Amino acid sequence: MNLLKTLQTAQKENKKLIAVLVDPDKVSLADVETICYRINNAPVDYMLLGGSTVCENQTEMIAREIQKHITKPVILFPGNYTHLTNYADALLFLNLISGDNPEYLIHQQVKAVPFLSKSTLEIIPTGYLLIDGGTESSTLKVSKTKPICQQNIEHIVNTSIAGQYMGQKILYLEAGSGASTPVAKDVVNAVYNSLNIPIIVGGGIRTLKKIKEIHKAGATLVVIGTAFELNDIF
Ligand SMILES: CC(C)=CCC/C(C)=C/CC/C(C)=C/CC/C(C)=C/COP(=O)(O)OP(=O)(O)O
Ligand SMILES: O=P(O)(O)OC[C@@H](O)CO
Ligand SMILES: [Mg+2]
Repeated sequence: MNLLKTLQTAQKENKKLIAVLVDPDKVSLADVETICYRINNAPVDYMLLGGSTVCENQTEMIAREIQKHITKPVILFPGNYTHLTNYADALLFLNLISGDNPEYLIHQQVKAVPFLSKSTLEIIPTGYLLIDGGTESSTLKVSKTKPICQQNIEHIVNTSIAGQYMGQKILYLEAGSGASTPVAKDVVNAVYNSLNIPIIVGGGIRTLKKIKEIHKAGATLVVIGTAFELNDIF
């Protein structure tokens, strides 16, 4: 699979995609088969695997079990470099460009190199922006950075364009897992109109109606975590 190519083609052809986020921290080995069964049979294109705080080796253990059951590509979405595993297809190589914490701008990326230089994972340079979703998410706590206010569209757009200039191949607009307010459609649309790389949007999206709205605003891939965990969707 070449995930980046698939996302770029989808963006050009206005094809819309959905991913379910599985947090290795919240599942046990015994849950994996059921989770995979649900994803395999849902109108979902990918599994995203990751969490802000996951114990060392937990991602590898869960990812290995997932490979026995999943029929769709698995994309790593790591909170830090210790979450890396080869039991996946691709990696969102995140750069937290909305914040100013060097740990998440360059240090984690450098620490990931010894593993990645021996790995066959497809590595996708991903500009990651935290947008205020009305709740203090785990990602905010862990990264110790400030989210960008939803009203500050100009700053969100400029940060996104800067990300594209820096060479990011995709852009992830994140309101935070469990956000009370997802990224607004106007924000997504403003970013979409200023960039030509695929956009991922996640955080607080709980319904098919909302997925459609965010897709229409310009997102290529929408990520659903909490609503799937609660069995509210798919
Ligand atoms: C480049 C490598 C190897 C790692 C990237 C390290 C960076 C820059 C991470 C960005 C900041 C961060 C901590 C992102 C985590 C994103 C994520 C996996 C969120 C998933 O949701 P949770 O925050 O776990 O939600 P819950 O609180 O619901 O569990
Ligand atoms: O759990 P939710 O709110 O769906 O968020 C998903 C994802 O964008 C978090 O990184
Ligand atoms: Mg988590």
